[in-house]
Amino acid sequence: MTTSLKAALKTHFGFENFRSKLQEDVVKAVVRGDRDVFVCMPTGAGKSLCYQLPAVLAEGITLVISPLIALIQDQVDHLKNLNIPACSINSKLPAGERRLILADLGSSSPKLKLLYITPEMVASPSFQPCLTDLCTRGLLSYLAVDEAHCVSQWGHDFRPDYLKLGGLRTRLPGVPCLALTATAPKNVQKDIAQSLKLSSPLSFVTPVFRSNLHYDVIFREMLPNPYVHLHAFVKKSLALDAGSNAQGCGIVYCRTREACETVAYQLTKLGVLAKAYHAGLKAGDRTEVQHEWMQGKVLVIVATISFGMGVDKANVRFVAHWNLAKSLASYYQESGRAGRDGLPSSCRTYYSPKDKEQLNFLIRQEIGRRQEKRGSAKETDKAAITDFEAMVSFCMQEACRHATISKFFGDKTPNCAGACDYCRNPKAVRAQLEKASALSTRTEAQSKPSGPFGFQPGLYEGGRKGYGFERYDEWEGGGSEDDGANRKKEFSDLFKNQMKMRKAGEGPREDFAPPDADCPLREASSQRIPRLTVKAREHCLSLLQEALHGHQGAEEDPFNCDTLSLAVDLEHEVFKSSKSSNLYKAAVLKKVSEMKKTAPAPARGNCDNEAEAKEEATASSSCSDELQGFTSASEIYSMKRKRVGAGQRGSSNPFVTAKELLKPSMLDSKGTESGSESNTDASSAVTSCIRARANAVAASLNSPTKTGKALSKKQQKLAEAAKSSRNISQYFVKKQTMEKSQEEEMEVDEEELDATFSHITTADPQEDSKSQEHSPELILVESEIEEESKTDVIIIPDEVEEEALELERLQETPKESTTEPNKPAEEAKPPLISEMSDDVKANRESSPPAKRSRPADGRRVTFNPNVQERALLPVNEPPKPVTLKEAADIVVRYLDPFYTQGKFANKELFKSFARYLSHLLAEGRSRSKGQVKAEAKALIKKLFSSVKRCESEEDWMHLKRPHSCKTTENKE
Ligand SMILES: Nc1ncnc2c1ncn2[C@@H]1O[C@H](COP(=O)(O)OP(=O)(O)OP(=O)(O)O)[C@@H](O)[C@H]1O
Repeated sequence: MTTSLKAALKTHFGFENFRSKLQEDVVKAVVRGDRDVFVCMPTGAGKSLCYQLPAVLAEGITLVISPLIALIQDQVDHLKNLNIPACSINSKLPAGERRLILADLGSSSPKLKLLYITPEMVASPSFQPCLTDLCTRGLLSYLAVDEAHCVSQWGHDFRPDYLKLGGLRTRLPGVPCLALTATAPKNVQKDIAQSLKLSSPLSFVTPVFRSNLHYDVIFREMLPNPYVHLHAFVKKSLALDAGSNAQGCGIVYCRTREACETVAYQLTKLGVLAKAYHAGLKAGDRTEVQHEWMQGKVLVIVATISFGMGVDKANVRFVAHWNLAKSLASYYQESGRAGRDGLPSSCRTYYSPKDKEQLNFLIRQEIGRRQEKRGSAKETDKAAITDFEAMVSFCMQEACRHATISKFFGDKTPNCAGACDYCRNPKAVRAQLEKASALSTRTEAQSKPSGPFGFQPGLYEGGRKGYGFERYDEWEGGGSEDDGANRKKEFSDLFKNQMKMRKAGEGPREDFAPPDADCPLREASSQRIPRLTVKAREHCLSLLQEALHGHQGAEEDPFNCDTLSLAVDLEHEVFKSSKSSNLYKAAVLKKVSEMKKTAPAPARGNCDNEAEAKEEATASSSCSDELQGFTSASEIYSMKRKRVGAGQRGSSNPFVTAKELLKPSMLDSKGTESGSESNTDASSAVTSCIRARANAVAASLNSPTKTGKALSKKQQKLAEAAKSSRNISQYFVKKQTMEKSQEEEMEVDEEELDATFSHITTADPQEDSKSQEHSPELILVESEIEEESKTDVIIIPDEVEEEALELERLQETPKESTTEPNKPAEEAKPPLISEMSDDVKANRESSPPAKRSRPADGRRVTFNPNVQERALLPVNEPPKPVTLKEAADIVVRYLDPFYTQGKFANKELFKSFARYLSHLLAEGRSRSKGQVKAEAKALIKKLFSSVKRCESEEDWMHLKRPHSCKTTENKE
């Protein structure tokens, strides 16, 4: 057999001998034809001959599956040159040629020996009858699957169409199969055997080690001039220094077309003729460049990875990677194009961390795209990342490069014998790594690339087809009809993803202030929730801790370690489950309120003294209205970093609640005490950043230099608001006189009404009516809102809905009994009417039900309690109809926080109010107080939601808390 094989080798291929014993053994095994065969041999080992020679010797036709048309073409041309009948059926074949081939295949004794097809063609319905016919007539001698690693999803070049070959195998019973690859680690080998349904195959696997290849890695960014460095490498590799003729040629691989052009230009400029080769060139130009390189007219081809597969050039003296290869397997294959003649050759990678980041991004993007397409993740998705990481390790390791490659492919450590930079000079490799590490730390700190990794995906070969698989432009499927549509979709997906990434990467996160070293928060550095600052979280933590303290009993130190760690857990729980800053804050408040609901009622004295002192220090509200069952909407918003008036802008602590502002006298009187307490606390053993911040609040509030002037200004504003002039009723006295005539007309001119109101709502009669119906103070507030919204308030649209709903839920959740938890039960009861002063009784008669009698509403917006405490109507008395004036008065009372000093808070509010009154006028029927109240409530609710949506917390503070609920109630 050996003699006849050798003779055939000589006759058909012109080789005297087999290239190796292995090659001979494989050929013999295939020729025997009793077993499937698996071949894993290094690049250039002569694998093709392993099926070509048996194909020539067999009677029938050998079907060869090959991934690329270009590769097929090379092989077919090569065989034709050897006068071996070979051809290919593919989508690019002219119809005439295809007919001829099919005619030959259909004949009783076909002349063809080798038929090359792509995996896509295997599945083509037009080819199926031909294949079945050949098989039925016993004319298929072998099935050869070249580049068989493409069948494995663990492989670096997975091609889904290769999976169809399993089906092909079942359709070709009795046809021996030969699978060939150069790059198959153990898991890939196993996968190949399974996918191709190889039955107990004979495996011929040789170590990947190629002793004639010298590997090294150069950190590109550390070079003063990388092109000069590359030029020197080229000259050395091609022995151009000696001035003699070049010894062979070389390949430089780049990832981008642009890089190909640049490198080729630079090398040529430096004196070595180099040409670029990439998919951006016309097909003719590409062929020409390849041809010139093959002939040695062009010494260096600077190409994307679309070049090389199937290019059979023996004297490639070097392969340089200007950019990182996408996996170690790919790198082995690409670099393996050097030294196919067995002579010493160089393989160099110019490594760059930035390049690594870009490729990493592309690979993950590609994985994401695939997952999106198939709708699920796969275990094998990891393979691309693992292989890429292996490539990075190859560059970054202080180890033998050959050993790294061998280990990757599951081989034993080879005897490198100085065939890599590490084995030659480990110190130099270490020095380079150390220098690179220092450099990367510096550059990381200095710069942040714009966009994802600061690169332009469109410039990459992967821009259209994933991460650098440009060679698959020449896939069989590459020219299909719906290719345009697919590409459009791909582009659209890419665009969407890019936009998503940019959106996610933008914004206030850049301003994220990192936590202090002693910050007790868990995941303190996390920026998962946009716009949620560490300070806000710490403040929430302090609220929780305080609530816990109240929950556990007032005797304990509110800042003890147990409550702190418990609060930390609680806070973290909320943090983890919240999607946005507002939801987080609302959830914290809910927790605080729940705890307070179930807290044991402390002795009032304690509350008044100790806890009240803490209250000042912590800027929270142990004994405040919060404990009375009212968490005002302003408090929900007060968790946000806020500015509480011009004087507070520079305040070191941003967390100052409206309550504090409303209690200037209390603060002033206790300022020194609190301040001294803070000093004592600071020196105490139980220290935490929360406490420190709490003290800082007290200090900042108490400091006359910092807050005195500003607070008084703000307080003045609030005090003015608290007076809450209701002179609007005067209008209704006037208005009533107009009422009859309007009722007669039964038609109200809303605009006219608006005009009348705008006169009333303008504090200064000189004020231009066009300058909005706002007081100067309100205008100031709005400008502040605007400023704040520019910096802080960026809400992702779909979050808005969710937040609104969540806040709505929180507001509508039946809250605790409005009985003050820190008061004895009887104390908390509303006083009997008989015990009330006449004024209070009078007030109560015309007010909406008291909060205490409406548990469900207890924690809603804290409107004027004077309004809410009224309405204890005699049970059996029929409801009296109200006059329009009374109705307006009721509504105005409900609007009280939004309507001060004869002015409305905003235009929207004014309009709603005007609309409501015009509705009353238009309707012309009398109604009971209850009806008016219900309508007023509905109006308020509507207004509340609109204000909630569009105004800042500061506005809320100003508008909604002009009267301290507690203060008024205490007065009562
Ligand atoms: N017995 C032989 N004697 C001399 N040259 C040979 C022999 N067998 C193959 N060759 C030559 O070796 C070169 C490499 O062969 P081939 O292309 O089949 O390698 P390969 O293992 O398929 O490489 P790759 O994995 O890169 O495709 C070719 O030029 C081929 O003509």
